[in-house]
Amino acid sequence: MKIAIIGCGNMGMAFANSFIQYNLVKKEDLLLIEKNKERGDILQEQKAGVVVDTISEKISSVNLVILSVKPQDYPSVSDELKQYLRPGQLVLSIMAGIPIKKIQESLSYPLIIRAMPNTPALLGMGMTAFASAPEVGLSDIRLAENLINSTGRAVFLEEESLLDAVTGLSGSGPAYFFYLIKNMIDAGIAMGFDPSMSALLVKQTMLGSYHLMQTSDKSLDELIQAVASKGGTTEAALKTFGEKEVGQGLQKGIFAARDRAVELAK
Ligand SMILES: NC(=O)C1=CN([C@@H]2O[C@H](COP(=O)(O)OP(=O)(O)OC[C@H]3O[C@@H](n4cnc5c(N)ncnc54)[C@H](O)[C@@H]3O)[C@@H](O)[C@H]2O)C=CC1
Ligand SMILES: O=C(O)[C@@H]1CCC=N1
Repeated sequence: MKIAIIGCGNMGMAFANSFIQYNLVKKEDLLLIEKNKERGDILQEQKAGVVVDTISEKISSVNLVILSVKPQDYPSVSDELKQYLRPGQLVLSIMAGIPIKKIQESLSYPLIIRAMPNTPALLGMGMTAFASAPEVGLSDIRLAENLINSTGRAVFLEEESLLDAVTGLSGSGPAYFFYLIKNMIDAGIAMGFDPSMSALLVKQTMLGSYHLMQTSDKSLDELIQAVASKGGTTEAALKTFGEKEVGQGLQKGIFAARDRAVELAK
């Protein structure tokens, strides 16, 4: 198995490192194409794979090409890449927004899989949904699924259009989680704790609550009710969240992320 990764930033390298960790590819068979010199030098020092700074005929000998540049950088990548693709190679895009059809047209190439991962893939705890072009065979879909599974969980979507909603929900989701935690820590600081004490109180609360949610047979509403005593403190917080429309605001944010993914396709 030979793999090329075009764009070796956060996500490209999260994928690369997981493949190496699970022996799905050897470092000498992992072509890392990174245009930024500083980033390329770091990867070179880490001996992360075969590091190069341009797309070249080396691409023609790999089984799988992963597209992990920003969507805005993709037009220049497709212009260079299309001349080197050979029949039978599989192209896996993790770029937000850009639809399979558009990738097929820009590369004049049919075998495209589109996936939306998230940053916990860095730890092998990612959540990725993926969809494939109708031309891609079952064995290539399985191949992609096995590779993605090394970065966390994978789900196959029959309907590609749902990938934009996935982007708004789980793709961007880690940022929402960190945003919530940051605001809770800031509230703790505002109430007089030093930052490290506030961070400890909040992070352990989130960790414990996550595990409680995963092991309990109660619904989320029941779990909330179990904390919110009648006339008590939690109720005061929940009332304020309701008045400030925090829940609706969160949902609107998620829809905005989904809508931005749709826009990136244009
Ligand atoms: N960061 C995230 O949480 C997620 C990102 N994505 C998608 O993954 C893609 C990459 O995102 P990140 O890794 O966060 O970005 P990043 O900025 O960390 O990495 C992109 C890399 O591509 C390189 N690059 C740009 N043009 C290039 C070219 N022509 N040839 C070779 N390398 C080139 C850049 O120098 C950079 O190192 C994006 O399309 C994004 O939509 C998907 C899911 C989650
Ligand atoms: O913010 C972005 O555009 C990318 C896609 C999902 C997470 N990060």
